[in-house]
Amino acid sequence: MTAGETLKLPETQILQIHDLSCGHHVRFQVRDPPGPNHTTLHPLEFDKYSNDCNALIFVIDAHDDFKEALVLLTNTIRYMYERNRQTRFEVLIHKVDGLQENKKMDIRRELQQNLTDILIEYSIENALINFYLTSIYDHSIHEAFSKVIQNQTKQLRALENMLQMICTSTQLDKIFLCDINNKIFLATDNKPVEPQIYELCCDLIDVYVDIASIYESNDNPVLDSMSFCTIELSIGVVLYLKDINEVLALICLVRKESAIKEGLIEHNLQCLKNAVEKLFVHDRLTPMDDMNLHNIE
Ligand SMILES: Nc1nc2c(ncn2[C@@H]2O[C@H](COP(=O)(O)OP(=O)(O)OP(=O)(O)O)[C@@H](O)[C@H]2O)c(=O)[nH]1
Repeated sequence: MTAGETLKLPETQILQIHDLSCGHHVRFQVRDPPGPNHTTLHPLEFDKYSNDCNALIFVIDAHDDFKEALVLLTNTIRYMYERNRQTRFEVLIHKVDGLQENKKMDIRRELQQNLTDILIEYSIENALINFYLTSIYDHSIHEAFSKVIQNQTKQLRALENMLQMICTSTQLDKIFLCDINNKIFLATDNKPVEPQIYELCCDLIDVYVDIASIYESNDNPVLDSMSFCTIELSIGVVLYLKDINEVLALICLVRKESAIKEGLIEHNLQCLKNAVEKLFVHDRLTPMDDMNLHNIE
């Protein structure tokens, strides 16, 4: 659904439950309770899931008076914490577009402080809780979901190490491992993620998917293991995308002044591609020695 299409959504009257998958790697259930005036303040019947639940994502509207949402959030955290201490609580403070930067920070601080105070009263001090400021009008929602998923990825450290090695050896400015269906990045190198750079990567995915879809048909896929895409921007930056499999792609950003060695990039990305495939095929941490990365130049 595009942001424009959400404008026509009807108001939620009763609790709605949807089971969804997010790419190949994540399954989740959405429970959408009605707005503040109708909301039950009891935790939402999570009994069936409490043992296997890795993360509980709680979305709060930044424009609402969040007193009632806070009660529901606290009750839900207490409920889950008693049953499964490993569950992470990921709180999305949503619809923050249009708010000034200091207002966003104030809302986040106030919510965080209130929640901590209430949880201390219930002797809950070690719950794993993160806060994110999100909006559907920029890429903050993708970035927040990326972090939520990274928090659950067993292979994260290995992936990050590999991406950092490739970044250094190939003189890349930034590299992401992205799910091209939903723009969630599963890992990146050590440098902090600048929102503008991440937006460029999301735009590159859009161009790549749109162009591929023009030529693709079911019996004749246009992309194969050698496919890649480069876009040179007038600001002196080259974007480079290489498929890993039907859902994952590596996206690199190279400044033009650091002479691009296409052969080297191609060779090293191929080594990385093989290593990433191994990580996900086995769905367990494969020792670094096993992963062909000694071939990188
Ligand atoms: N400004 C802004 N509006 C948003 C954002 N996300 C959703 N909306 C809008 O919020 C409205 C309600 O969307 P819902 O997702 O149904 O929101 P809700 O808060 O669950 O509302 P109820 O269905 O009444 O419970 C729609 O018009 C969306 O376009 C956002 O990030 N920013």
